[in-house]
Amino acid sequence: MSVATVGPVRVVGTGLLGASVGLALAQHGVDVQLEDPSRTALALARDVGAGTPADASSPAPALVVVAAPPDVTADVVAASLAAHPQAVVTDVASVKGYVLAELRAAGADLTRYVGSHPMAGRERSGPSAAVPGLFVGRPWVITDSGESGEDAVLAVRHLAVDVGAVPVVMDTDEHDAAVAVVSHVPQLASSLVAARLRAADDDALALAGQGLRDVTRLAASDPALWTSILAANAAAVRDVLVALREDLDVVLGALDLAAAATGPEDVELGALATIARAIADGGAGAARIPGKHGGAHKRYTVVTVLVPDRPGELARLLGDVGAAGVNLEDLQLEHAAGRPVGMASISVLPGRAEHLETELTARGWRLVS
Ligand SMILES: NC(=O)C1=CN([C@@H]2O[C@H](COP(=O)(O)OP(=O)(O)OC[C@H]3O[C@@H](n4cnc5c(N)ncnc54)[C@H](O)[C@@H]3O)[C@@H](O)[C@H]2O)C=CC1
Ligand SMILES: O=C(O)C(=O)Cc1ccc(O)cc1
Repeated sequence: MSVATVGPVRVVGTGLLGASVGLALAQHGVDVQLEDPSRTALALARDVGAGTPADASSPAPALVVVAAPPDVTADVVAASLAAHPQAVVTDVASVKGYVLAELRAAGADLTRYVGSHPMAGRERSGPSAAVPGLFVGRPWVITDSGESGEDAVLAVRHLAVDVGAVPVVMDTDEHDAAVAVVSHVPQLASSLVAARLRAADDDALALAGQGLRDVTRLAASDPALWTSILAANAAAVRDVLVALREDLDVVLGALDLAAAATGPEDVELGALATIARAIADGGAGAARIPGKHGGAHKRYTVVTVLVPDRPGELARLLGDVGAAGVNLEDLQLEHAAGRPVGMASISVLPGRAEHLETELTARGWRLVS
């Protein structure tokens, strides 16, 4: 594939995001220069194939991508604008208003600067977690300050498309409010729920299943990075948290009434409906999350199969799904605690589930209904 991005591209901050950008561009033959104050992060990024460490003899970059923590981003962008007077400079920080306000206050040349934010990441940090496909199919928000030059916006749009992302133009404040609700509060909620587990008994933890893993996946994120993100987007995050606190208070009130009753018929009128509404409202919110490829969220039917814990069994199962002519939309694996068996939950289009169940049963698989 030929790319529109004109190199050299200088990546400043060669952690997860920076090294992933470098890897994706280097794969297309773009000349990628690397820069990071951590010599280890720099050498690791080079080792994974993200580009070549920059030095005094490096040619002037046409585009600089700043992928440093949010609290230093504005300083690094300002320094890059000054060091590379011909280059367009973008950053990938998770918060945009804070960075723009600092650059304005510093009197930076905003015509060559375009803020951006790829909505793709992982709960791991550093160049060793980098992958070239990180951005494929993901939105890449471009926040034009109103002062960015047309060519500068186009260069960042090309970057987004060349690494496989989908450019989305947004106003800075609109972006910060959006990520507060879809990314920053979910991170906090995941961390807070997971923190409750510190005091749980081992016996209680042994009962944990996929639901808990789903809710706590983000809890493994880097505390330093997230402190920097949350502090930089404090006002927008706070607005969502206050609404969440009100929801928690409503549920707590209803649970207090349920706890005081001797049975369901005795619970004060409306309290059970309040609890049911909390769950239903969650379902309605989750149903609004677009599907993997940006379309409306599809509802799949899940067929759950017991898989013996032996080499090759999962491959055999997937082969049988294919032989049944059914497309696998998603797959989740769970280990039954203390038993030599796993459970594979196979998501398929609703119209295909019955056929798959018949075919798998005929091939000797045990289904969990
Ligand atoms: N982790 C994620 O999932 C996502 C992160 N982002 C944003 O990307 C940026 C980078 O995050 P990650 O790559 O995850 O972090 P990371 O911790 O993997 O990498 C950050 C890198 O920046 C370097 N750095 C620190 N101070 C610097 C400075 N003054 N100048 C240049 N480099 C400096 C560090 O040495 C490190 O190598 C952050 O602004 C973050 O908000 C955006 C989307 C997703
Ligand atoms: O892992 C996930 O689901 C994420 O949402 C990752 C992520 C983390 C931080 C960002 O600014 C953008 C995306």
